[in-house]
Amino acid sequence: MALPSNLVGLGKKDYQFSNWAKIFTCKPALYFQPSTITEIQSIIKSAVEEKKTLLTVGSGHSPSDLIMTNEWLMNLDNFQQVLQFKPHESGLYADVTVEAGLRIYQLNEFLKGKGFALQNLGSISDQSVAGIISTGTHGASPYHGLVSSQFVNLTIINGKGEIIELDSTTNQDLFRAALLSLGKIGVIVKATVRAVAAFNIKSTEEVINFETLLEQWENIWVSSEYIRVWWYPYAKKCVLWRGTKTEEPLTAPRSSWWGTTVGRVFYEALLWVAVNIYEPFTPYVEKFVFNRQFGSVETLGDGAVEVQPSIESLNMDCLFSQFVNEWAAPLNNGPEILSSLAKSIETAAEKHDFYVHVPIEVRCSNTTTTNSEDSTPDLTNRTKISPGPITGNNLRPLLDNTPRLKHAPLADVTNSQLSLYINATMYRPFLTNSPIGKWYKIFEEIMGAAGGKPHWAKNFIGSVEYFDSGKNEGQFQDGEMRGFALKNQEWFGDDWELFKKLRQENDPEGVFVSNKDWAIRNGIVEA
Ligand SMILES: Cc1cc2nc3c(=O)[nH]c(=O)nc-3n(C[C@H](O)[C@H](O)[C@H](O)COP(=O)(O)OP(=O)(O)OC[C@H]3O[C@@H](n4cnc5c(N)ncnc54)[C@H](O)[C@@H]3O)c2cc1C
Ligand SMILES: O=C1O[C@H](CO)C(O)=C1O
Repeated sequence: MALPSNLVGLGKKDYQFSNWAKIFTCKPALYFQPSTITEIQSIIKSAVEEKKTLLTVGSGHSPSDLIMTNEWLMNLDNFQQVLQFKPHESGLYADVTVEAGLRIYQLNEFLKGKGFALQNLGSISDQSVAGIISTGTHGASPYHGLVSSQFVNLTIINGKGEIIELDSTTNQDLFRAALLSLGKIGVIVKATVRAVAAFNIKSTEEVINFETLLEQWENIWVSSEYIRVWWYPYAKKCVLWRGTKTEEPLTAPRSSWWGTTVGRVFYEALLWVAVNIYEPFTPYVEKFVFNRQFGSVETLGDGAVEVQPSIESLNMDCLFSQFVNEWAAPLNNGPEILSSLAKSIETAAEKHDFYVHVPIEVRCSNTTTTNSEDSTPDLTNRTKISPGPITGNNLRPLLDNTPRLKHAPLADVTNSQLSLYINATMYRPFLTNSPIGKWYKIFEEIMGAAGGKPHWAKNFIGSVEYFDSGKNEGQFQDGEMRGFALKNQEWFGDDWELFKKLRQENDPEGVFVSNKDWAIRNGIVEA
């Protein structure tokens, strides 16, 4: 293979890439870390000429084989500059243009220095800017939507090497595609994010019974700007975390048993024993850990309070290497979903069929949009601690996996506007795999029946019913993805067709159809 002279020395051979959880590893034929836009264009052009596919990765935090390839792999860690900082005269928000390889924690640091912050985050800040956009990363809030709703514009390079500017009015459809593209539309090189004045969050952490969660379902989810629940099914308990912007002074962070070295190693060792030696030990590990971390008394209305900067508050300790299978469904279906999951988990434990790890994360987001092209914020009566977003765009990404619900103004938001996310985490203690297949099959059946769809980045499984790979059930390894090709067509309807059309137009040679197996089994391209 002859590379053009300007690429010689740029593509590394013998590079081994693993995702963060170390579930998947690949050896790309060539690995690139370009430093200029021209280099990116040359790499794309050469890949087309050499009939290779090109996969762009960010920080590799997606837990699935979505980001694996044996062909060409590119990473934008040399694209981490802040290019422009434009504070609005009100001091309430600022538009910040950055190179897309910047990590979220680096962006957080930059914004902190200017007195600003991102409006909402997922559980971590390790992702790249492009990565957090491209898979539909979300946080936990009845007012905020996907993290990509904070973005005002994007610049991509498509499969023809063309640089294309995208925003709510310029190339609107392509913008909606690129706001969740799985890297299959083009390479995001630049993005403008709308940040708000830095804020602290006052949060309470309440221990509640599982039954209380179901009883309070109507009121809980709209009771705070930021809200998440960690469910411990064997203990039949939950932790209800609620946060609100505040001007109160900072307090010391809450203590964490598993945040100590001893607690952490002990917890991982207990899990290792449960996974590798005696699975029925799992519920005892859960109950022990819950008591050490949170205590055993219900504290509804009297939870432990903490005031922390937004980032420390919104991010959390995700503990160990893990599989995650996360689906979004209408929040109104939550009690039915959780009751079915609880029953299945209990029955499985009685029969020693499978065991689950904890917490099962229960979150919500408000992904309803006005669809307005105008992204000029309405700042009437707004202060630095007003709840709700100052959105960067009001468009729905074509591949947004959350249910299509009707938008309502902030003051009228009820559960009917909200998407429920349920995240079934299964740890890999000391990097050993846990059995996931039986649990994830039941989880997906329940989530699917309740109008759910999987988060694109995660370890969903799918079914041979939706993609015939030629293998029969017995030939799949535990937890191996079968895919959702046919189902995706049904789930996403016209948006699916539009995404595929735009993909084809912008990548006529299929240079971004990297990890073709993943793309085919999920219907992004035909077999
Ligand atoms: C511990 C942990 C906690 C997490 N918490 C959350 C959470 O709270 N909420 C949530 O929704 N998700 C969460 N995730 C998932 C994570 O946010 C997503 O997987 C995210 O996409 C990872 O970003 P990344 O930079 O690592 O991208 P990667 O995983 O490297 O890539 C993800 C996708 O982005 C594409 N991509 C990367 N760079 C570019 C580019 N420059 N141009 C075009 N496409 C590109 C890739 O091709 C790929 O399709 C979590 C993951 C982990 C491991
Ligand atoms: O993928 C995810 O991992 C963490 C849970 O550990 C989280 O919140 C996700 O989302």
